[in-house]
Amino acid sequence: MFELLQRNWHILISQPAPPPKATSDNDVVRFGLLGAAKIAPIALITPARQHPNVIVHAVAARDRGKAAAFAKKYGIGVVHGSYQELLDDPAIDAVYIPLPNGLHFEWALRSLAAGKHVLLEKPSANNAVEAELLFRSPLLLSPPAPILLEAFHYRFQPSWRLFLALLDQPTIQHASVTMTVPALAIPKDDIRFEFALGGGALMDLTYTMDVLRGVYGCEPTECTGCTVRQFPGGDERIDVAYTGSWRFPNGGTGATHGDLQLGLLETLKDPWPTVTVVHRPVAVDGDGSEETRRTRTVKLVNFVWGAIYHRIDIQDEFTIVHKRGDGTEEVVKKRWTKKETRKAHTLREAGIDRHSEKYWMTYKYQLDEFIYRIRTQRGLEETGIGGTGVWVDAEDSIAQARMIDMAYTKAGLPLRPTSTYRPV
Ligand SMILES: NC(=O)C1=CN([C@@H]2O[C@H](COP(=O)(O)OP(=O)(O)OC[C@H]3O[C@@H](n4cnc5c(N)ncnc54)[C@H](OP(=O)(O)O)[C@@H]3O)[C@@H](O)[C@H]2O)C=CC1
Ligand SMILES: O=C1OC[C@@H](O)[C@H](O)[C@H]1O
Repeated sequence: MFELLQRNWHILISQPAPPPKATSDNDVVRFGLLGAAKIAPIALITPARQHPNVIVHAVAARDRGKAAAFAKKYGIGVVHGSYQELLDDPAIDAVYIPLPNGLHFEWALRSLAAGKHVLLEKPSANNAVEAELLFRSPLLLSPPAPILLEAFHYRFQPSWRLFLALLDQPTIQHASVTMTVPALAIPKDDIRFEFALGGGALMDLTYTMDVLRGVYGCEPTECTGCTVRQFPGGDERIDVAYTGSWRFPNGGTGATHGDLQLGLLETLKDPWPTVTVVHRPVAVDGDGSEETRRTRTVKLVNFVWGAIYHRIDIQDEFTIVHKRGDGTEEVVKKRWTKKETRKAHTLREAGIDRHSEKYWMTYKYQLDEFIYRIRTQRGLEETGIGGTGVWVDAEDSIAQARMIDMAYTKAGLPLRPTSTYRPV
């Protein structure tokens, strides 16, 4: 309990003193922020403070006054009155794009064309056509091409990595994932409910599908069902909640559920994004006549913000079966269940031999890997920050966009519109 309070104190109230910043220009990555978005402080500004080689140099908003107020609040030195003005700033090495989903494609391409590395909010694009055009852009081909990363921050944290290590992918039988947000957290005029801006619950709570892809370690073969809920009398194309079912190449199945407008009491009953994975029985011991079988269920409570709180429940059901004659007839001789709960608040607790702090958020791990790639490209020496091997590569992001498209198609809703923007 003390540890939980201490972690959350550091996360929410008082961060320990940040490390001193590097002084040589080549040792620093200067970020520009496209849009004074709500998510930017937690996703970029705090992790940048925690990194010795990152400076948030500038912010741009559609309205210069808004950008100036944001810059003042967060101690950002330079203000730009438009996104393009920021991209034209030669002092900037990398941009963070937390714009509405429908603008990700255009501004990521514009940023790459300006030679900036891009940390791009999820979902990377409005649909798979956009994702293919973006991630296979010629702008990413000629070395030293800019680095482009879809910000699936949860994948970088220790709890997710330990959870994956506890799975046996080929023998997974079923995985179910839920993520819900209370209605009062998102106003009805939010970008999440604007079709033209790439709104919809399948887009915003794209995590549930990404989690299934991560759990199975491959792409679904089919979306076997998808139902959605809309605002009564609202835009029919906007899903505020969804329930999907999936099939994977090993014959296993998946279930995804997301809701952006859940009642508060309902949310409180089950507040955390959760994934539960059930395996087929596998033989773990035995000889010709007797076999010990294990059926494993692994549940990760809070797969998104593990630093705040998470729990991994592992339940192994064992049976010893006696095989008779030709092996067709089996007698269960013994059954027992072993339960264990695990947590990983540091990389070492996840079996990764690197320093980390218990209060580090997903966004910090993500930024560390992003900067690690930039530093590698610059030929700089390792600092021990990042480089743990987790990444979201181009084909991964394209496959994720395809999965969202599959769900919309199954639900009978149109795909989010494809931008007409093309780089000159
Ligand atoms: N990784 C994570 O944990 C999270 C990721 N996200 C993602 O980040 C992105 C932004 O989400 P969030 O911060 O909640 O959203 P906000 O509405 O706070 O921010 C969106 C920004 O987009 C800019 N913008 C540009 N054009 C428009 C337009 N036509 N209408 C509205 N805004 C516009 C605004 O910038 P300006 O300042 O120029 O006015 C605004 O600051 C989304 O892609 C979302 O999926 C969101 C929350 C959590
Ligand atoms: O992490 C998140 O939680 C709530 C969502 O609305 C948001 O966009 C998402 O990224």
